[in-house]
Amino acid sequence: MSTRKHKVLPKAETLIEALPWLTRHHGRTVVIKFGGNAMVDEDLKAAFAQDVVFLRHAGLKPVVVHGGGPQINAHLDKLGLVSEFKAGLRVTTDEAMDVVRMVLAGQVQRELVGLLNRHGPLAVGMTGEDAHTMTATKRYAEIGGERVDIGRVGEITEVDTGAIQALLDDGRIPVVSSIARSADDGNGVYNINADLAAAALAAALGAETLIVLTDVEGLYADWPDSDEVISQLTASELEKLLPDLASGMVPKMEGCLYAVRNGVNTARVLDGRVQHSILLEIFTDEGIGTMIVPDQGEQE
Ligand SMILES: Nc1ncnc2c1ncn2[C@@H]1O[C@H](COP(=O)(O)OP(=O)(O)O)[C@@H](O)[C@H]1O
Ligand SMILES: CC(=O)N[C@@H](CCC(=O)OP(=O)(O)O)C(=O)O
Repeated sequence: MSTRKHKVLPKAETLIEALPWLTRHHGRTVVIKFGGNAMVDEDLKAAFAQDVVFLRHAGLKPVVVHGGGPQINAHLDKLGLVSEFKAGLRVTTDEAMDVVRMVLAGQVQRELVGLLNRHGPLAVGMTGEDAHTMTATKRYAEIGGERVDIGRVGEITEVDTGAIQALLDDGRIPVVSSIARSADDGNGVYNINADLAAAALAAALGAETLIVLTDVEGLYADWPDSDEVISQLTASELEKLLPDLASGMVPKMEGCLYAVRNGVNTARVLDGRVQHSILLEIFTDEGIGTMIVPDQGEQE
């Protein structure tokens, strides 16, 4: 006698738990922002690549937008150039712009493409300059009600999703560096914060979800005094919090707000230090990190 067929094996249970989520997300586009701070550990990078390839094979259409702040800082430092940020955005001189472009497109993006392509001929790297994917005009930082010049930092004014869509239709995984062509400065290029680039792409692609991986558990309610994570916020609630946010969270939350106000169903900030957090978030009921949802009435 055997009772084996009546047992549900824990691994099978986990797979079956994913079934409704697989059905729900099939064919949907998900934009994933991989932050520079979550990118400094080799095991985390390899696990990230596995997750993205998993999503692709599960029938989703992942698009990766990557940052590289710490990597740019390290290179500027080697050259004896200082890194300065205002309202979470790098003050970008012409000299720094060359370094930003070289590090993002030539180093960080290449490495991610290589890690993804260990699993097959899937990833194709590009920057927002390619095929007019992202066009920008000069952006100023708003500090205490004043407009501050922060150099070659851009504000995205137009997104052409043609090249990314063609890659997705061909089963590829686009890996996009956050640099835009300039609309107001001849052949110039602009440095775009990667959170904002990911949000603009997610909105233009009509993505189901924007996932922002970073080096904290989510948005803390009272940072840096407490580490209580806000699990869910509506767009209006987030809008009220925005003026009080600090450093890297400013563009991140500005991006999440833009995404959910422009047709993306949810934006999630997840801890990129936890291996496979993307899979947990997409394929289980486990709520981790911070989720931003549209206001009622704005939802699909
Ligand atoms: N309210 C907050 N909740 C969480 N982190 C915050 C908050 N305010 C500021 N931060 C800072 O923002 C950082 C994340 O932004 P950033 O360093 O730009 O990350 P990334 O490289 O992932 O884009 C955190 O490590 C933390 O130091
Ligand atoms: C204008 C601006 O601040 N651009 C960012 C682009 C990279 C980025 O956003 O990287 P993280 O996601 O790792 O922070 C920078 O120069 O650092």
